[in-house]
Parts: sequence; structure tokens; C-alpha cells
Amino acid sequence: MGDADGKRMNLTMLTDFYEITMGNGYFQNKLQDKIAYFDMFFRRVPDGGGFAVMAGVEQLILYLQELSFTDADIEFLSKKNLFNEEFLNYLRHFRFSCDVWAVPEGTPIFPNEPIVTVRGPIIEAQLVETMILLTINHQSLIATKANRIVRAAQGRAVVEFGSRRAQGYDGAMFGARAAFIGGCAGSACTIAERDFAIPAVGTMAHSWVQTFDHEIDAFRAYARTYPENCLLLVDTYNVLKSGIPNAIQVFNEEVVTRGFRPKGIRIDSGDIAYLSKKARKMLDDAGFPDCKILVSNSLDEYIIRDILVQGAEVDSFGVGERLITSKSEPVFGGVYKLVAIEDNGQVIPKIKLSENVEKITLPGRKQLWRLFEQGSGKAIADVITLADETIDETYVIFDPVHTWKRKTVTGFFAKKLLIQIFDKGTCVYKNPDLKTIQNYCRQQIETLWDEVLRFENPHNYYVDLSQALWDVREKLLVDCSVK
Ligand SMILES: Nc1ncnc2c1ncn2[C@@H]1O[C@H](COP(=O)(O)OP(=O)(O)OP(=O)(O)O)[C@@H](O)[C@H]1O
Ligand SMILES: O=P(O)(O)OC[C@H]1O[C@H](OP(=O)(O)OP(=O)(O)O)[C@H](O)[C@@H]1O
Ligand SMILES: O=C(O)c1cccnc1
Repeated sequence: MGDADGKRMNLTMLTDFYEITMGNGYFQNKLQDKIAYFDMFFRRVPDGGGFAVMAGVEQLILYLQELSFTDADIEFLSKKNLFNEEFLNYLRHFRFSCDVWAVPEGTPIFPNEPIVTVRGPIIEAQLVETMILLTINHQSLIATKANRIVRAAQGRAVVEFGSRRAQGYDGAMFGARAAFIGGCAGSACTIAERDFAIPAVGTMAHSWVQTFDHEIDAFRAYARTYPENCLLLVDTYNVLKSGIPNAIQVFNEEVVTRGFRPKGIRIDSGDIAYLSKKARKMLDDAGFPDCKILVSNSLDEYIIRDILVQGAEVDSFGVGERLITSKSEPVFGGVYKLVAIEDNGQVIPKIKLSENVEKITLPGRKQLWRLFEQGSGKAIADVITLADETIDETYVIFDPVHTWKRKTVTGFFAKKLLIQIFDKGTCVYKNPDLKTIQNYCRQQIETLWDEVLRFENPHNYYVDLSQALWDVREKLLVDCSVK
């Protein structure tokens, strides 16, 4: 894992202890060269949404590139008195040698799709489970939440204000990164610009206003310091009776006289719809129709939607705690499951059964495809195939549960979504810069039908299986039931 600025950070020991005890067990049973395939996938979209946004691949790459046990790690593990000397020696010389495929950051993703696949010696592929899950789960959760909030704002800028309420410093930094992928225009987090080139922006705190004897003195001092960039917080005492009148006076006296236009005001409490409409009128009447109104205060996608329905006159939103913690649903729930092993170079698909049909895994080495309608460019369906299959010009998609529901699709182009990022332990993928990922995310979401985008009861986007994969799964289900 990289520290946010790309500085290397060895997080090899950030793994669940059972990965190491199993590793020791595989080693004792001479299974260290056994090749296994693991898939990461998630089961449901947070907040009942229609899709999620993939994020975290960059940090996953940085983590995998740094995998190695230090002498201190080995000494620590040896003191557990659980592992024999040969295994500790194996760890001492450990080098990551797996192949890894991942869906690019910013791509809309759907339940049950393989979004990361790892192929390699079982001990290695198992060891990386914890960090793969925590990295992709966290950033995909925040990117997905941010994107909901951004869509609710209907083109108005959303700035991520959450660092102070994030769960830990890495929650703040990588959360800011994920929020930007999801469409936020900037972050209040300074390090997010230094390390990720996310525009760091800010207004002022109530403490600034409180420091002065009078609100107007606080505004004056700020305007004199930043006449070209003057945005005033107007709700410390009374928005309509003092905050806005004082702001208007200071804009006239300290900003306009210096040849600048005021940037805006921020309202951080009270009835945002009501206050913003009143504020807009007061600013317009005072000759400042270009002065922007930014609002904040425990916002989320539902409040934003609601206050816009009420006709709020808002230009941008500052959103903190409910975004950076994905408060309404703080778990992404991605899992990492063994799907195949190799025996003498032959891939043997494996399945995990469950009473709960939705929890039965998809066996085998696979590829994920998205079919786009030619012309409109709209996404028709995703298809999960075995890795060596191709999708031709005419393709029959069918519902994997209600298999009689079939449709022959033509006039589409198919895109592979699982891209190789590691080849035998070497990174073979150049992650795009963050702005490119943000643009790609927006474009890809535009390929989804509105029915998939809505917040309430979104349409279930089709994620189908190829006939070959369906057959493999069916055969394993039958075989397992007689075991
Ligand atoms: N017009 C509105 N419609 C729906 N929700 C709103 C509207 N205006 C504000 N809200 C939301 O209502 C909640 C009000 O929060 P809160 O109870 O803290 O009130 P407050 O006015 O901010 O009080 P305080 O001065 O203590 O901060 C916030 O989540 C805010 O975003
Ligand atoms: O509500 P959120 O969505 O998390 O948005 C961030 C909040 O953080 C700040 O308040 P805070 O009380 O921390 O500081 P302040 O003194 O500047 O108001 C800011 O004024 C927002 O209300
Ligand atoms: O710049 C701001 O206005 C800001 C920053 C962090 C949290 N709340 C507000």
C-alpha cells in the first residue's frame, strides 16, 4: 500500500491471522505450490442502489508491490510458537508471484460480478485477502455514496468536507480520493490535493467569526485578507438579520472597492431551503447575483434532493460525515472466495454451497463482459463467462435463475471488464490519473439507463452467466449434492 502520496508502506502483516496459520498448514501439507483462483465480489449495493462504483485499485497495486516480510515480522511470528522454521524461512524469502485482474476504477459494478481475481500459489493468494477486501470495500463504498450525493445535486458542485469525522486518517485520505472518483469537485482535506491532485478548497469556521467582537469585523478582516476569494460564513448569529446584511456591506466596502467580485456565502444551519431563497433575493437585490450560495450541515443525497424539491437556491454543497462514513450503510460487504484450483495445469472449478441460493459462488476462472448497444452506447447487460470464451456478434443472454427468460441480442459491442494488473507478481497496469478516472466514471454511469440510476427500487441490471459457466455451476451443484 502506498502512503497517500505514493510513498511505499509495507502492510504485509495487515492480514487476518488465519491467513498465516492456513499458510503454515498448506506448507506443512506440501501444498505451497498449489495454484488457486480467488474472486472478489459483493452481494448487494449499499443504500438499495442500482449499481456501485469500483475504486481502490491504485492502493491495491501499491500494497501488492510492497509485499514482503521484514526480519522483525519473522521474529514476531516465530515468537507465536506456532510456525515451524521451514515455513518461517519460506516467509523470509516471500515474493508475490500471482496474476491479478481487476475492474478499472470508476467502472459501475453490480452484485455477484468478479471485480478482482487472483491466481497464484495458494499461500500468497490467501494472504492478500484482507487487504484486497478492505481496500476495495472502503473506496468502492465511499465512491458509491459520493456518486449518489453528486447525482442528487443535479450538476451543482459537491465538496467533500468529511476528514474530521472520517474513521481514521486513512479513512479521510482514501475517502477523499474515492469521493473524487464518485464525482465530488474537491475536498476540504489539504493532503488530498498534495497527494492526489484533488482540489483542496475551504471557507471559514464559526471560530473565525467568534474570534472578533463583532461579526462584521470578522467579515472585514477576512475580506481584506482574501478580497479576490471572499466567501463568508453567515450563520454564526442570525442569517437573515445580521449574517447576510453584514456580508453585503463588507462585499461592497472591502471587495468591490478592490476591484473584485464576492465569491459567496455559506449557510451551515437552519432551514436551508428557506434561508437560501431569502439569501438569494437579498444578494440579488444588493447587486450580487453572481455571489454563490454554499450550504452544509449533515447533508446527504436525500436531504439534498428534498431541499432542491423545495426550490432551494443553492449553488454548491459541502458534505461531510454522511459521505465520508457512508453513514446510512457503512459496509460494502465484498467477499473473497476460492473459485478454482489447478491440477497439473488443468483448471478445476470449485464451488461453495449455501442454503441461501444467492450465496452459492460462481466457480471457475472467469471474465466479465459489458454489452453496449451500438448507436446509443447504453449498457444492455453484463455477462460472466469462463475466461476462454468470446462473445460474438449475436449472443443469447438468459436469466441464470429463470432460465427460460432468454433474449437474443444483436447490434452491440462487448467490452471485457477484468483487466490484468499483475503478471506473475509484476505490475503490468498503469492506473490512470484521478481526473481521468473521475471522467471515465461519469461517462460509464451515463451508459446506464435512468431506471438503474434511480434511488428507490432501481431496475435490476442484468448480470447473466454464459451457458458454459451456467453448465459448470450446474454440474458442480449436482456433484456436490451427492458428495
Ligand atoms: N429545508 C430543509 N429540508 C429538509 N432538511 C433540511 C432543511 N434544512 C436543513 N435540513 C437538514 O435538517 C437537519 C437539521 O439539523 P439540526 O437539527 O442540527 O439543525 P440546525 O439548524 O443545524 O441546528 P444547529 O444550529 O444546532 O446546528 C440537517 O441535517 C439539515 O441538513
Ligand atoms: O455536517 P457535515 O456534513 O459533516 O459537514 C461538515 C460540518 O463540519 C463543520 O462543522 P463543525 O461543527 O465541525 O465546525 P464549525 O465550527 O466550522 O462549524 C461544518 O461547519 C459543517 O457543518
Ligand atoms: O471549508 C469549510 O467550510 C469546511 C471544511 C471542513 C468542514 N466543514 C467546513
